[in-house]
Amino acid sequence: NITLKYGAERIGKRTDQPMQDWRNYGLGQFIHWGVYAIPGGHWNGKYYAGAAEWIRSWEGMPNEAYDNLYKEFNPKNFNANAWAKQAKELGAKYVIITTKHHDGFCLWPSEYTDYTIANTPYKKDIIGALVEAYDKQGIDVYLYFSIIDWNHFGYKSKLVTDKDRTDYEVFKEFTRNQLIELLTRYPETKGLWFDGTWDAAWKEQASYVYDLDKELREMIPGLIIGSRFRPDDYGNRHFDANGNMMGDYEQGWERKMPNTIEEVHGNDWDCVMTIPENQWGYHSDWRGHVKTSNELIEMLVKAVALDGNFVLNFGPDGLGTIRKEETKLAKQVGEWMKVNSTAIYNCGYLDWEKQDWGYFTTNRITQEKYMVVFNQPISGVYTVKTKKGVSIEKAYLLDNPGLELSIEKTYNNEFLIQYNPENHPEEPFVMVIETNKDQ
Ligand SMILES: C[C@@H]1N[C@@H](C#Cc2ccccc2)[C@H](O)[C@@H]1O
Repeated sequence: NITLKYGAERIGKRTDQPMQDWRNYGLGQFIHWGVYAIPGGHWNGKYYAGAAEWIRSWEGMPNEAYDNLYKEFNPKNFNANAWAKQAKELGAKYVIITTKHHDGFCLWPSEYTDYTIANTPYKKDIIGALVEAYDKQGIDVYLYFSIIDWNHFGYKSKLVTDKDRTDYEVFKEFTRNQLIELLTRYPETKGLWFDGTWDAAWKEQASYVYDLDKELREMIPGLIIGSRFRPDDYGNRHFDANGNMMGDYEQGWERKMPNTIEEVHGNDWDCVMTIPENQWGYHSDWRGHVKTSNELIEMLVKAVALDGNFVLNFGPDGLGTIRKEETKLAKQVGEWMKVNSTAIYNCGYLDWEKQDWGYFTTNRITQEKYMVVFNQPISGVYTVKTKKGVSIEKAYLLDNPGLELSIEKTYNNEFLIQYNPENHPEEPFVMVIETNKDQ
Protein backbone atom coordinates (compact mmCIF):
# COMPACT_ATOMS: atom_id res chain seq x y z
CA ASN A 1 0.00 0.00 0.00
CA ILE A 2 1.32 3.45 -0.95
CA THR A 3 0.85 6.23 1.61
CA LEU A 4 -1.21 8.96 0.03
CA LYS A 5 -2.31 12.32 1.40
CA TYR A 6 -4.78 12.96 -1.44
CA GLY A 7 -5.98 9.51 -2.45
CA ALA A 8 -9.41 7.93 -2.07
CA GLU A 9 -11.37 9.47 0.80
CA ARG A 10 -13.24 6.20 1.41
CA ILE A 11 -13.10 2.56 0.46
CA GLY A 12 -16.48 1.19 -0.61
CA LYS A 13 -19.79 2.80 -1.44
CA ARG A 14 -21.28 5.82 0.33
CA THR A 15 -24.30 4.65 2.33
CA ASP A 16 -25.98 7.97 3.19
CA GLN A 17 -29.47 8.74 1.84
CA PRO A 18 -28.48 11.22 -0.91
CA MET A 19 -26.16 8.58 -2.37
CA GLN A 20 -28.77 5.83 -2.02
CA ASP A 21 -31.17 8.09 -3.91
CA TRP A 22 -28.51 8.64 -6.59
CA ARG A 23 -27.90 4.87 -6.83
CA ASN A 24 -31.61 4.24 -7.37
CA TYR A 25 -32.17 6.80 -10.16
CA GLY A 26 -31.47 4.38 -13.02
CA LEU A 27 -32.07 6.96 -15.75
CA GLY A 28 -30.77 10.52 -16.09
CA GLN A 29 -30.69 13.22 -18.75
CA PHE A 30 -27.59 15.16 -19.82
CA ILE A 31 -28.06 18.61 -21.36
CA HIS A 32 -25.20 20.09 -23.41
CA TRP A 33 -26.05 23.65 -24.37
CA GLY A 34 -23.99 26.76 -25.07
CA VAL A 35 -22.84 29.10 -27.83
CA TYR A 36 -21.46 26.10 -29.77
CA ALA A 37 -25.13 25.37 -30.60
CA ILE A 38 -25.17 28.47 -32.85
CA PRO A 39 -22.74 27.14 -35.51
CA GLY A 40 -24.11 23.62 -34.94
CA GLY A 41 -21.05 21.91 -36.42
CA HIS A 42 -20.63 24.13 -39.46
CA TRP A 43 -18.70 27.32 -40.22
CA ASN A 44 -18.23 29.25 -43.43
CA GLY A 45 -20.20 26.60 -45.29
CA LYS A 46 -17.84 23.86 -44.12
CA TYR A 47 -18.82 20.74 -42.14
CA TYR A 48 -16.98 20.06 -38.88
CA ALA A 49 -16.57 16.33 -38.37
CA GLY A 50 -15.66 16.59 -34.67
CA ALA A 51 -17.91 16.90 -31.61
CA ALA A 52 -19.92 20.13 -32.09
CA GLU A 53 -19.07 21.50 -28.63
CA TRP A 54 -15.36 21.33 -29.61
CA ILE A 55 -15.75 23.39 -32.81
CA ARG A 56 -13.62 26.23 -31.40
CA SER A 57 -10.63 23.84 -31.56
CA TRP A 58 -11.17 23.24 -35.29
CA GLU A 59 -8.86 25.09 -37.70
CA GLY A 60 -11.95 25.95 -39.76
CA MET A 61 -13.31 28.06 -36.89
CA PRO A 62 -11.25 31.22 -36.14
CA ASN A 63 -11.10 31.77 -32.36
CA GLU A 64 -12.05 35.41 -32.88
CA ALA A 65 -15.24 34.39 -34.69
CA TYR A 66 -16.15 31.81 -32.05
CA ASP A 67 -15.43 34.14 -29.14
CA ASN A 68 -17.92 36.69 -30.54
CA LEU A 69 -20.78 34.22 -31.06
CA TYR A 70 -22.18 35.02 -27.61
CA LYS A 71 -23.12 38.48 -28.91
CA GLU A 72 -25.81 36.78 -31.04
CA PHE A 73 -26.97 34.18 -28.52
CA ASN A 74 -30.70 34.84 -28.23
CA PRO A 75 -32.58 31.49 -27.90
CA LYS A 76 -36.09 32.76 -28.50
CA ASN A 77 -37.53 29.22 -28.40
CA PHE A 78 -35.96 28.36 -25.04
CA ASN A 79 -38.58 27.06 -22.62
CA ALA A 80 -37.15 25.52 -19.45
CA ASN A 81 -40.52 24.10 -18.42
CA ALA A 82 -40.92 22.34 -21.79
CA TRP A 83 -37.46 20.74 -21.43
CA ALA A 84 -38.23 19.63 -17.87
CA LYS A 85 -41.64 18.26 -18.88
CA GLN A 86 -40.04 16.25 -21.69
CA ALA A 87 -37.46 14.87 -19.23
CA LYS A 88 -40.29 13.85 -16.90
CA GLU A 89 -42.00 12.01 -19.75
CA LEU A 90 -38.68 10.37 -20.66
CA GLY A 91 -38.61 9.00 -17.11
CA ALA A 92 -35.37 10.71 -16.09
CA LYS A 93 -34.94 10.97 -12.32
CA TYR A 94 -32.04 13.43 -12.56
CA VAL A 95 -30.52 15.90 -14.96
CA ILE A 96 -26.91 17.05 -15.48
CA ILE A 97 -26.77 20.52 -17.05
CA THR A 98 -23.69 22.19 -18.56
CA THR A 99 -23.09 25.41 -16.64
CA LYS A 100 -19.82 26.07 -18.48
CA HIS A 101 -18.19 23.85 -21.11
CA HIS A 102 -14.55 23.95 -22.20
CA ASP A 103 -15.09 27.25 -24.08
CA GLY A 104 -15.69 29.02 -20.76
CA PHE A 105 -19.07 30.51 -21.71
CA CYS A 106 -21.25 30.67 -18.58
CA LEU A 107 -24.98 29.93 -18.84
CA TRP A 108 -25.39 31.77 -15.52
CA PRO A 109 -24.57 35.47 -14.83
CA SER A 110 -21.24 34.77 -13.12
CA GLU A 111 -19.69 37.81 -11.45
CA TYR A 112 -16.18 36.45 -12.12
CA THR A 113 -16.14 36.89 -15.88
CA ASP A 114 -17.91 38.92 -18.58
CA TYR A 115 -18.20 35.83 -20.80
CA THR A 116 -21.67 34.98 -19.58
CA ILE A 117 -25.33 34.84 -20.57
CA ALA A 118 -25.81 38.27 -18.93
CA ASN A 119 -23.85 39.85 -21.79
CA THR A 120 -25.83 38.21 -24.59
CA PRO A 121 -29.00 39.57 -26.19
CA TYR A 122 -30.86 36.94 -24.13
CA LYS A 123 -29.46 38.24 -20.83
CA LYS A 124 -31.48 35.97 -18.49
CA ASP A 125 -30.11 33.25 -16.19
CA ILE A 126 -30.49 29.96 -18.10
CA ILE A 127 -29.18 27.80 -15.23
CA GLY A 128 -31.60 29.40 -12.76
CA ALA A 129 -34.54 28.80 -15.08
CA LEU A 130 -33.56 25.16 -15.65
CA VAL A 131 -32.92 24.44 -11.95
CA GLU A 132 -36.35 25.81 -11.11
CA ALA A 133 -38.14 23.99 -13.93
CA TYR A 134 -36.56 20.58 -13.26
CA ASP A 135 -37.04 21.01 -9.52
CA LYS A 136 -40.75 21.63 -10.16
CA GLN A 137 -40.91 18.31 -12.05
CA GLY A 138 -39.27 16.51 -9.13
CA ILE A 139 -36.14 15.83 -11.17
CA ASP A 140 -32.91 16.20 -9.15
CA VAL A 141 -30.43 18.70 -10.61
CA TYR A 142 -26.68 18.16 -11.03
CA LEU A 143 -24.37 20.76 -12.51
CA TYR A 144 -21.74 19.94 -15.14
CA PHE A 145 -18.64 22.13 -14.78
CA SER A 146 -15.61 22.10 -17.09
CA ILE A 147 -12.27 22.80 -15.40
CA ILE A 148 -10.82 23.46 -18.86
CA ASP A 149 -11.67 27.07 -19.72
CA TRP A 150 -10.29 28.26 -23.04
CA ASN A 151 -11.56 31.79 -22.33
CA HIS A 152 -9.61 32.46 -19.13
CA PHE A 153 -6.08 33.83 -19.53
CA GLY A 154 -4.83 31.80 -16.58
CA TYR A 155 -6.05 28.43 -17.87
CA LYS A 156 -3.08 26.27 -18.94
CA SER A 157 -2.98 22.65 -20.04
CA LYS A 158 0.56 22.38 -18.66
CA LEU A 159 2.73 24.54 -16.41
CA VAL A 160 6.11 25.29 -18.01
CA THR A 161 7.20 28.84 -17.11
CA ASP A 162 6.97 30.78 -13.86
CA LYS A 163 4.41 32.99 -15.55
CA ASP A 164 2.31 29.91 -16.34
CA ARG A 165 2.35 29.12 -12.66
CA THR A 166 1.42 32.59 -11.45
CA ASP A 167 -1.34 32.85 -14.07
CA TYR A 168 -2.59 29.40 -13.10
CA GLU A 169 -2.91 30.47 -9.47
CA VAL A 170 -5.29 33.21 -10.62
CA PHE A 171 -7.19 30.59 -12.67
CA LYS A 172 -7.47 28.24 -9.66
CA GLU A 173 -9.00 31.02 -7.54
CA PHE A 174 -11.35 31.92 -10.42
CA THR A 175 -12.43 28.27 -10.63
CA ARG A 176 -13.02 28.09 -6.88
CA ASN A 177 -14.98 31.33 -6.94
CA GLN A 178 -17.25 30.11 -9.74
CA LEU A 179 -17.95 26.80 -8.01
CA ILE A 180 -18.79 28.54 -4.73
CA GLU A 181 -20.94 30.97 -6.71
CA LEU A 182 -22.86 28.11 -8.38
CA LEU A 183 -23.58 26.29 -5.12
CA THR A 184 -24.56 29.58 -3.47
CA ARG A 185 -26.91 30.58 -6.29
CA TYR A 186 -28.38 27.09 -6.75
CA PRO A 187 -28.40 25.36 -3.33
CA GLU A 188 -30.89 22.81 -4.73
CA THR A 189 -27.93 21.28 -6.58
CA LYS A 190 -27.46 17.63 -5.57
CA GLY A 191 -24.05 17.22 -7.17
CA LEU A 192 -21.32 18.40 -9.50
CA TRP A 193 -20.28 16.54 -12.67
CA PHE A 194 -16.75 17.66 -13.44
CA ASP A 195 -15.14 17.39 -16.84
CA GLY A 196 -11.93 18.58 -18.53
CA THR A 197 -9.63 17.46 -15.72
CA TRP A 198 -7.17 15.51 -17.84
CA ASP A 199 -4.60 18.34 -18.23
CA ALA A 200 -1.13 17.97 -16.70
CA ALA A 201 -1.59 21.35 -14.98
CA TRP A 202 -4.68 20.16 -13.12
CA LYS A 203 -3.16 16.79 -12.29
CA GLU A 204 -0.44 18.62 -10.31
CA GLN A 205 -3.04 20.22 -8.04
CA ALA A 206 -3.83 17.31 -5.70
CA SER A 207 -3.62 19.34 -2.49
CA TYR A 208 -5.61 22.28 -3.86
CA VAL A 209 -8.38 20.11 -5.32
CA TYR A 210 -8.54 17.99 -2.15
CA ASP A 211 -9.22 21.15 -0.11
CA LEU A 212 -11.66 22.52 -2.71
CA ASP A 213 -13.55 19.21 -2.79
CA LYS A 214 -13.88 19.38 1.00
CA GLU A 215 -14.99 23.03 0.93
CA LEU A 216 -17.69 22.35 -1.69
CA ARG A 217 -19.01 19.32 0.20
CA GLU A 218 -19.26 21.43 3.38
CA MET A 219 -21.42 23.94 1.50
CA ILE A 220 -24.10 21.38 0.60
CA PRO A 221 -24.31 18.34 2.94
CA GLY A 222 -24.61 15.15 0.91
CA LEU A 223 -23.21 16.77 -2.23
CA ILE A 224 -22.27 14.11 -4.79
CA ILE A 225 -19.05 14.42 -6.81
CA GLY A 226 -17.73 11.72 -9.15
CA SER A 227 -14.28 10.36 -9.82
CA ARG A 228 -13.42 12.91 -12.54
CA PHE A 229 -12.53 15.77 -10.16
CA ARG A 230 -9.57 14.98 -7.94
CA PRO A 231 -6.04 13.90 -8.90
CA ASP A 232 -4.07 11.96 -6.27
CA ASP A 233 -0.55 12.77 -5.00
CA TYR A 234 0.90 11.34 -8.23
CA GLY A 235 -1.59 12.87 -10.69
CA ASN A 236 -3.71 9.73 -11.02
CA ARG A 237 -7.38 10.34 -11.83
CA HIS A 238 -10.46 8.24 -11.07
CA PHE A 239 -8.38 5.63 -9.18
CA ASP A 240 -5.51 6.54 -6.85
CA ALA A 241 -2.08 4.91 -6.76
CA ASN A 242 -3.54 2.09 -4.63
CA GLY A 243 -6.32 1.44 -7.16
CA ASN A 244 -9.01 2.93 -4.94
CA MET A 245 -11.65 5.14 -6.54
CA MET A 246 -11.63 8.84 -5.66
CA GLY A 247 -15.06 10.47 -5.47
CA ASP A 248 -18.52 9.00 -4.97
CA TYR A 249 -19.01 7.12 -8.27
CA GLU A 250 -16.92 6.23 -11.27
CA GLN A 251 -17.18 8.64 -14.21
CA GLY A 252 -15.10 6.59 -16.62
CA TRP A 253 -17.90 5.32 -18.85
CA GLU A 254 -18.31 8.04 -21.46
CA ARG A 255 -19.96 6.66 -24.63
CA LYS A 256 -19.06 3.15 -23.49
CA MET A 257 -20.23 0.59 -20.94
CA PRO A 258 -18.84 -2.22 -18.81
CA ASN A 259 -19.85 -5.76 -19.83
CA THR A 260 -19.33 -7.54 -16.53
CA ILE A 261 -19.88 -6.75 -12.87
CA GLU A 262 -16.16 -7.32 -12.29
CA GLU A 263 -15.38 -4.23 -14.41
CA VAL A 264 -17.22 -1.92 -12.02
CA HIS A 265 -15.03 -3.01 -9.07
CA GLY A 266 -17.87 -2.75 -6.54
CA ASN A 267 -18.23 1.00 -7.17
CA ASP A 268 -21.19 3.12 -8.11
CA TRP A 269 -20.86 4.41 -11.68
CA ASP A 270 -22.66 6.26 -14.44
CA CYS A 271 -22.57 5.86 -18.20
CA VAL A 272 -23.07 9.10 -20.13
CA MET A 273 -24.24 8.43 -23.69
CA THR A 274 -24.82 10.34 -26.92
CA ILE A 275 -27.61 9.51 -29.37
CA PRO A 276 -25.33 9.91 -32.44
CA GLU A 277 -21.85 8.43 -32.27
CA ASN A 278 -20.10 11.47 -30.77
CA GLN A 279 -22.07 14.71 -30.54
CA TRP A 280 -22.86 16.26 -27.17
CA GLY A 281 -23.58 19.83 -28.28
CA TYR A 282 -25.98 20.53 -31.13
CA HIS A 283 -24.69 19.44 -34.59
CA SER A 284 -27.19 20.10 -37.39
CA ASP A 285 -25.86 17.21 -39.48
CA TRP A 286 -25.60 13.95 -37.52
CA ARG A 287 -23.51 11.46 -39.48
CA GLY A 288 -22.68 7.84 -38.69
CA HIS A 289 -24.92 5.69 -36.52
CA VAL A 290 -27.87 7.26 -34.66
CA LYS A 291 -29.11 4.95 -31.90
CA THR A 292 -32.70 3.69 -31.92
CA SER A 293 -34.93 3.65 -28.85
CA ASN A 294 -34.44 -0.12 -28.46
CA GLU A 295 -30.65 0.31 -28.51
CA LEU A 296 -30.89 3.02 -25.87
CA ILE A 297 -33.29 0.96 -23.75
CA GLU A 298 -30.86 -1.97 -23.86
CA MET A 299 -28.01 0.29 -22.71
CA LEU A 300 -30.19 1.62 -19.89
CA VAL A 301 -31.14 -1.90 -18.74
CA LYS A 302 -27.54 -3.11 -19.04
CA ALA A 303 -26.36 -0.19 -16.88
CA VAL A 304 -28.95 -0.89 -14.19
CA ALA A 305 -28.22 -4.64 -14.37
CA LEU A 306 -24.56 -3.81 -13.59
CA ASP A 307 -25.38 -1.44 -10.69
CA GLY A 308 -24.96 1.79 -12.69
CA ASN A 309 -26.97 4.77 -13.92
CA PHE A 310 -27.58 5.59 -17.58
CA VAL A 311 -27.50 9.28 -18.55
CA LEU A 312 -28.81 10.12 -22.03
CA ASN A 313 -27.57 13.32 -23.68
CA PHE A 314 -29.68 15.99 -25.38
CA GLY A 315 -28.15 18.90 -27.32
CA PRO A 316 -30.66 21.72 -27.90
CA ASP A 317 -30.10 23.94 -30.93
CA GLY A 318 -29.03 27.60 -30.97
CA LEU A 319 -32.60 28.84 -30.50
CA GLY A 320 -33.33 26.54 -27.56
CA THR A 321 -35.30 23.87 -29.39
CA ILE A 322 -34.75 20.19 -28.59
CA ARG A 323 -34.47 18.65 -32.07
CA LYS A 324 -37.15 16.34 -33.42
CA GLU A 325 -34.93 13.22 -33.40
CA GLU A 326 -34.27 13.66 -29.67
CA THR A 327 -37.92 14.46 -28.96
CA LYS A 328 -39.01 11.28 -30.77
CA LEU A 329 -36.53 9.11 -28.83
CA ALA A 330 -37.49 10.74 -25.52
CA LYS A 331 -41.10 9.82 -26.28
CA GLN A 332 -40.27 6.23 -27.30
CA VAL A 333 -38.05 5.55 -24.28
CA GLY A 334 -40.59 7.29 -22.03
CA GLU A 335 -43.40 5.08 -23.31
CA TRP A 336 -41.31 1.98 -22.58
CA MET A 337 -40.50 3.33 -19.11
CA LYS A 338 -44.18 3.94 -18.37
CA VAL A 339 -44.78 0.18 -18.67
CA ASN A 340 -41.44 -1.21 -17.47
CA SER A 341 -39.75 1.24 -15.08
CA THR A 342 -40.51 -1.16 -12.19
CA ALA A 343 -37.45 -3.10 -13.43
CA ILE A 344 -35.35 0.11 -13.52
CA TYR A 345 -36.05 2.46 -10.59
CA ASN A 346 -34.52 1.32 -7.27
CA CYS A 347 -33.05 -1.67 -9.11
CA GLY A 348 -29.57 -3.07 -9.53
CA TYR A 349 -27.43 -6.14 -10.03
CA LEU A 350 -28.69 -9.69 -9.34
CA ASP A 351 -25.75 -12.11 -8.97
CA TRP A 352 -27.25 -14.88 -11.12
CA GLU A 353 -25.45 -16.06 -14.25
CA LYS A 354 -26.08 -13.76 -17.22
CA GLN A 355 -28.24 -15.42 -19.90
CA ASP A 356 -28.50 -14.74 -23.65
CA TRP A 357 -32.12 -13.63 -23.60
CA GLY A 358 -31.28 -10.41 -21.71
CA TYR A 359 -30.65 -9.03 -18.24
CA PHE A 360 -31.67 -9.67 -14.64
CA THR A 361 -32.39 -6.73 -12.39
CA THR A 362 -33.60 -6.78 -8.79
CA ASN A 363 -35.30 -4.17 -6.65
CA ARG A 364 -32.90 -3.24 -3.87
CA ILE A 365 -35.78 -2.55 -1.47
CA THR A 366 -38.34 -5.30 -2.24
CA GLN A 367 -35.84 -7.90 -3.60
CA GLU A 368 -38.36 -8.48 -6.43
CA LYS A 369 -36.55 -9.98 -9.44
CA TYR A 370 -36.97 -9.13 -13.12
CA MET A 371 -35.91 -10.59 -16.44
CA VAL A 372 -35.67 -7.91 -19.12
CA VAL A 373 -35.84 -9.68 -22.48
CA PHE A 374 -34.11 -8.38 -25.61
CA ASN A 375 -33.40 -11.65 -27.42
CA GLN A 376 -36.41 -13.95 -27.57
CA PRO A 377 -35.26 -17.60 -27.87
CA ILE A 378 -36.83 -19.34 -30.90
CA SER A 379 -37.51 -22.25 -28.52
CA GLY A 380 -39.58 -20.02 -26.22
CA VAL A 381 -37.48 -21.46 -23.37
CA TYR A 382 -35.88 -18.97 -20.96
CA THR A 383 -33.11 -20.56 -18.92
CA VAL A 384 -32.55 -19.23 -15.40
CA LYS A 385 -29.74 -20.49 -13.18
CA THR A 386 -30.44 -19.38 -9.60
CA LYS A 387 -28.22 -19.62 -6.54
CA LYS A 388 -28.12 -22.93 -4.62
CA GLY A 389 -31.36 -23.50 -2.73
CA VAL A 390 -33.23 -20.76 -4.55
CA SER A 391 -36.25 -21.99 -6.52
CA ILE A 392 -38.43 -20.08 -8.92
CA GLU A 393 -42.02 -20.45 -7.81
CA LYS A 394 -43.82 -18.08 -10.17
CA ALA A 395 -43.12 -16.24 -13.41
CA TYR A 396 -45.33 -13.78 -15.27
CA LEU A 397 -45.19 -10.78 -17.56
CA LEU A 398 -44.90 -7.43 -15.79
CA ASP A 399 -47.56 -6.00 -18.07
CA ASN A 400 -49.84 -9.06 -17.76
CA PRO A 401 -49.55 -10.56 -14.24
CA GLY A 402 -52.57 -12.75 -14.89
CA LEU A 403 -50.70 -14.75 -17.51
CA GLU A 404 -48.60 -17.15 -15.40
CA LEU A 405 -45.80 -18.79 -17.37
CA SER A 406 -44.94 -22.49 -17.03
CA ILE A 407 -41.73 -23.34 -15.14
CA GLU A 408 -39.79 -26.57 -15.42
CA LYS A 409 -37.02 -27.40 -12.95
CA THR A 410 -34.10 -29.46 -14.30
CA TYR A 411 -31.91 -31.84 -12.31
CA ASN A 412 -29.10 -29.32 -11.97
CA ASN A 413 -31.18 -26.57 -10.45
CA GLU A 414 -31.91 -24.75 -13.66
CA PHE A 415 -35.38 -23.36 -14.28
CA LEU A 416 -36.85 -23.29 -17.78
CA ILE A 417 -39.59 -20.71 -18.22
CA GLN A 418 -41.74 -21.24 -21.30
CA TYR A 419 -43.07 -18.24 -23.19
CA ASN A 420 -43.79 -18.38 -26.87
CA PRO A 421 -46.28 -15.66 -27.82
CA GLU A 422 -47.98 -15.81 -31.22
CA ASN A 423 -47.27 -12.13 -31.85
CA HIS A 424 -43.64 -11.47 -31.00
CA PRO A 425 -43.43 -8.24 -28.98
CA GLU A 426 -41.73 -5.46 -30.97
CA GLU A 427 -40.08 -4.12 -27.86
CA PRO A 428 -38.09 -5.40 -24.90
CA PHE A 429 -40.39 -6.81 -22.24
CA VAL A 430 -40.14 -7.74 -18.57
CA MET A 431 -40.88 -10.97 -16.78
CA VAL A 432 -41.31 -10.98 -13.01
CA ILE A 433 -39.97 -14.02 -11.15
CA GLU A 434 -40.90 -14.97 -7.60
CA THR A 435 -38.60 -17.24 -5.61
CA ASN A 436 -38.75 -19.17 -2.37
CA LYS A 437 -36.04 -16.95 -0.84
CA ASP A 438 -35.03 -13.34 -1.02
CA GLN A 439 -31.61 -14.04 -2.47
C1 LIG B 1 -19.18 14.67 -21.39
C2 LIG B 1 -18.29 14.86 -22.59
N1 LIG B 1 -16.90 15.07 -22.26
C3 LIG B 1 -16.32 15.97 -23.27
C4 LIG B 1 -15.14 15.39 -23.85
C5 LIG B 1 -14.19 14.95 -24.29
C6 LIG B 1 -13.03 14.36 -24.85
C7 LIG B 1 -12.01 15.18 -25.23
C8 LIG B 1 -10.89 14.61 -25.79
C9 LIG B 1 -10.79 13.25 -25.98
C10 LIG B 1 -11.85 12.46 -25.59
C11 LIG B 1 -12.99 13.01 -25.02
C12 LIG B 1 -17.40 16.20 -24.29
O1 LIG B 1 -17.28 17.44 -24.93
C13 LIG B 1 -18.64 16.09 -23.42
O2 LIG B 1 -18.80 17.26 -22.63
